[in-house]
Amino acid sequence: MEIKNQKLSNDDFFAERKEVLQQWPTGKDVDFDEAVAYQKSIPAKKRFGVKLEQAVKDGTTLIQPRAGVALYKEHIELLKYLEDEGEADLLPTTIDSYTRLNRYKEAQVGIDKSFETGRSMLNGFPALNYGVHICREVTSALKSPVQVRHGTPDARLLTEISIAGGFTSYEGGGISYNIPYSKNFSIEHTIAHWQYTDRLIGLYEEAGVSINREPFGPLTGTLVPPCISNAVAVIEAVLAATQGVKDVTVGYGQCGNLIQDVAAIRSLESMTRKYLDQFSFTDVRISTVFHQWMGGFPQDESKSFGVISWGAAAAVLAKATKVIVKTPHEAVGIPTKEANAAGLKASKQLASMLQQQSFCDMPAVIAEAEIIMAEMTCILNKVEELGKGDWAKGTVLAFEAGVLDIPFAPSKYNAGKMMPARDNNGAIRILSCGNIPLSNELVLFHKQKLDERAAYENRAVSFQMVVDDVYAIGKGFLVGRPN
Ligand SMILES: CC[C@H]1O[C@@H](n2cnc3c(N)ncnc32)[C@H](O)[C@@H]1O
Repeated sequence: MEIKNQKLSNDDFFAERKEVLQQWPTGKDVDFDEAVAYQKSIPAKKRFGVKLEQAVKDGTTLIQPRAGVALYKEHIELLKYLEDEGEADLLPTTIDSYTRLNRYKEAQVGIDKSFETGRSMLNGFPALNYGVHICREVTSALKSPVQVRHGTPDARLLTEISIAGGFTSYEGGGISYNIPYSKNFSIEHTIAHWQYTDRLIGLYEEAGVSINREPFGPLTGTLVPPCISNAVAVIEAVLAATQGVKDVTVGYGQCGNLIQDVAAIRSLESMTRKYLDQFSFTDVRISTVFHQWMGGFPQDESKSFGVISWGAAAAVLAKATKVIVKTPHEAVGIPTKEANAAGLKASKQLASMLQQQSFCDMPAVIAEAEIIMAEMTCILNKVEELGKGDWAKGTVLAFEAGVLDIPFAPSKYNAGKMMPARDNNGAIRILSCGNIPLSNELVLFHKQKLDERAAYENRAVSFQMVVDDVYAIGKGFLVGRPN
């Protein structure tokens, strides 16, 4: 299929929309004009982008959990508990895995079984099967803005129902919801599907309804060098803005070295602004999201609060606009509402205690941010060159060439040649570039950082360091030291 980074024409979009709305019976309840009117009836204080914009102005860090259960009345109770007891500033609705794979028949079975047993038999909220009216029951029952969070390569119908259902923010992207989440979906297909999603949101914007969009920052969440996850976030922001999206939250998953994590957020925000402006999207609003530790969690709940609080502190010190909060049940599965609220309150404590502090102007942070921005520039320049100026085409070619290469990704379209490892301070460095087009100077920088670790550990730089770093997390460490 031929893709290009160009706004979909109304003819093409509405022709495709006919097919999309027929993918499941609940699609027939979606009426664009009626949904625009419904969205316009949602007050400003319940709009995701409005709350984010205020936080950017105030320099505060908002807290948001992940949460989703199968039965919609329980889902409402859960979200009410998280905004009241958990003090969440922003609410999620995490979608179940069947829906993410477009397996709506199985989602329906899960709903039926959940009603029969009175227990949630799905690992998230099956918004698509419930449809517009039940989604509106959920979103209208809450005081806070609500966002749909998921991991769906083809989310076209889910977008239609979610926005018509009163959600005012939507996570995902054609790269970030493909490479970490699927094996066989081609990049062309998921970029095209997400151009549909972003065009729909562009049409809402043109009708006077602003919807926030959030590319999924962490990707595989395992030793992903900040330059790579940041480059993907910038690409998805540019592709979204091309379709008319006006409100973007770019994100990053905590890697563990505090200086590097703060630098990652700072470089992400400034480079997103730089490239959006370069493409003349100067009216697109930008906010940032920091995801608390995406790696393995300790089983021990007290230790997990240490990880959660560390992630909250890093987010606040990086002046991220919001932080996605983990729970003390992370190691075991879907959290209880109490555990979810506990993670939120620990994070809220850090956010309020550290609000007046920032690490952004520390020389070490600025130096690390310069490195990350230089690396992002090498990658994005190559995407530009490969696509001859078209970033959609360039992205597909970049993955084929390994110019974009995400470590430990399941997708067969990902080269998997680049290998990361931590340096002696736990920062993510590049042990082997694969085809990531870093300059010689940057390659040397990474080599020197890994040589420092090798000297400290009295061993040669090797792939064994990568293996040790992956296993270190489960043992409660960051750097995988030799036995
Ligand atoms: C991106 C992966 C993250 O999403 C979390 N997650 C997935 N589904 C749910 C869920 N239904 N409720 C709360 N957290 C959830 C999971 O624990 C992991 O931290």
